[in-house]
Amino acid sequence: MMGPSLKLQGLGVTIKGMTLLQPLNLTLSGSLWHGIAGPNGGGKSTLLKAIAGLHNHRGQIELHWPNGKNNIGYMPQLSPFDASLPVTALDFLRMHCDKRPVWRRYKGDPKIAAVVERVGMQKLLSKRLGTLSSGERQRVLLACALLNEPHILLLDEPMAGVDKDGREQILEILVDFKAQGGTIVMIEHDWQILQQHCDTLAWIDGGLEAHDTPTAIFDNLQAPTLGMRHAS
Ligand SMILES: Nc1ncnc2c1ncn2[C@@H]1O[C@H](COP(=O)(O)OP(=O)(O)OP(=O)(O)O)[C@@H](O)[C@H]1O
Repeated sequence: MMGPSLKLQGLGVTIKGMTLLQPLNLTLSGSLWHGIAGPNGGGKSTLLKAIAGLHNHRGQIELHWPNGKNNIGYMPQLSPFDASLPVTALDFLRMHCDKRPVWRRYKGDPKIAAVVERVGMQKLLSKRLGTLSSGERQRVLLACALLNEPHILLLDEPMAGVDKDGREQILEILVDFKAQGGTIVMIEHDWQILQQHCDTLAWIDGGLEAHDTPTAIFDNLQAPTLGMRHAS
């Protein structure tokens, strides 16, 4: 596969008169792994949601699909589920791929089976969402993002709350996704991960401050004038 490239032109987000993201121009090439980093509250999730079509925005978002239009896989930022919600991890996956009510007789969906195997969540299927640990929840959310065989993944801190082994497993899945030609746009705070895996890094602080290799941005942030104030 070939992942799509993204061209953002004058993309900005204002909600109820408050500017969350100043208009920015950014081109993200296809089949590469792009990191998004910056200080807390800087607008990273806002940017990703705008790309995913979840925020009203101004400006243009162009996705160029080399092999015809395909799906976007979006993984939102981790947030707790209500513990009383009577929905299991398997129900949740079904909701993401089945237009029929999930309580109808279920014959098994090969797409679900494949993704369950891919993220290693067999043991989680019958557990209620509200009882899952944060690492387990991330696994379920990643499975949902992968469910419809996307060519581009938009990931909001996929490794937050995940232990070291879990991180390795998620990174392995993402490395494999990119090796198959997929495009990844990922919010991440961990410099080691950014430098090891990302081809480019967009630094977001109210707008786009820099777009370069992770190493160039890291070196720049360590310059005495800027200090490490941003490198959380
Ligand atoms: N729907 C909304 N309405 C009003 N303000 C919002 C909304 N969503 C986010 N914000 C505000 O916009 C700013 C940017 O939020 P955003 O979540 O995009 O930042 P972030 O860089 O992803 O932060 P973090 O690293 O903490 O996740 C924050 O001040 C946040 O409180």
